[in-house]
Amino acid sequence: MKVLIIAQHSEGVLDATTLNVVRAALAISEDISLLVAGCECREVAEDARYLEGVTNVILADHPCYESLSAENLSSLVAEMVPPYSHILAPANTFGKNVMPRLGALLDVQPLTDVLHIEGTDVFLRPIYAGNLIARIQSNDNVKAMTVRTSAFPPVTRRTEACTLEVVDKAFDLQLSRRTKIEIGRSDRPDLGTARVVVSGGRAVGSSENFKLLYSLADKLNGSVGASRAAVDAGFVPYDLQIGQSGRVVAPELYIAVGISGAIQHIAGMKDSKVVVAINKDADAPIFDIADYGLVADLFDVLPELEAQLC
Ligand SMILES: Cc1cc2nc3c(=O)[nH]c(=O)nc-3n(C[C@H](O)[C@H](O)[C@H](O)COP(=O)(O)OP(=O)(O)OC[C@H]3O[C@@H](n4cnc5c(N)ncnc54)[C@H](O)[C@@H]3O)c2cc1C
Repeated sequence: MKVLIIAQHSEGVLDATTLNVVRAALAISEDISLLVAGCECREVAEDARYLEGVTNVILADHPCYESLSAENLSSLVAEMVPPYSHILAPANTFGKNVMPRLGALLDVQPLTDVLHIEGTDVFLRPIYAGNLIARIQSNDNVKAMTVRTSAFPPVTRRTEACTLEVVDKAFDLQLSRRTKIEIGRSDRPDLGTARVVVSGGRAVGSSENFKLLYSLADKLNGSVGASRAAVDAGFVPYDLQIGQSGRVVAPELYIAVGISGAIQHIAGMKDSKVVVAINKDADAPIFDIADYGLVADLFDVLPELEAQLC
């Protein structure tokens, strides 16, 4: 078995999710290559050589990979198979963009959002918005997979570097073009890796009121998330959305504030270690999965809670 991981990176930095994907790959094989495609991205490749478990880094440095265009990238990866038996990427917008295209090019069924690897061809993945976990066996020669990064702990870095291979292949399909990039910047921990997430729903009512959540999150050294209703209402940007069509998080503490607990929201946070729900409706479904529930008005509770924290 040979695994190829497609690395995500931006602004010269390897995305933290890559470390989780390597952990997933280690459950398949000890022969792990990591592809760093991009433009002027040698530094990223050099850094990746120190990741535990990675046996070879492949650098594809060409202007056509500057935006990590899914069309160009999937064409490159399709060319590189064989010898790889498994191609892995994170189950985020990056992986979800590349992997279906790769599946089509290789004529294989992509395996999405894999959360457990039972064997080289048997995997667990959620279906029906996470209400059921399916055990699936793949008979394809090449498994094109996205993995749920919160289900696999990150690998560490080591002192010795693995080999670096350079490939000189350019796929400039020009099917799409990136016209603008907006990167959300925050001093708070990344939502995907934060130990504490304070998440707000429709009931928070406005961007202004979301400051209550930011303030609480800062006291807890946490990050802020939101339900889709809060995002759709424009209270916070989409990159904070948690759930089936947003981010999947598994922090140690998840505080759901004014969130009803629709299954699509639960799908994105139910692996949190401890869930606290604040909702003024005692029958809200969020209380079914909460470890601690507070039936109260969020506008009374949040200032009080913050005042109790030094
Ligand atoms: C295909 C699909 C994908 C979806 N993907 C997602 C997703 O990724 N993430 C997601 O979140 N949703 C998603 N949804 C939407 C989801 O079904 C719900 O509509 C959404 O989660 C509801 O958000 P909410 O809990 O903030 O709002 P509501 O359901 O309106 O709940 C608001 C809650 O706040 C409580 N409340 C009101 N006032 C107060 C107060 N003052 N203090 C305390 N509590 C109060 C109410 O009792 C209520 O329980 C998706 C839906 C579909 C169909």
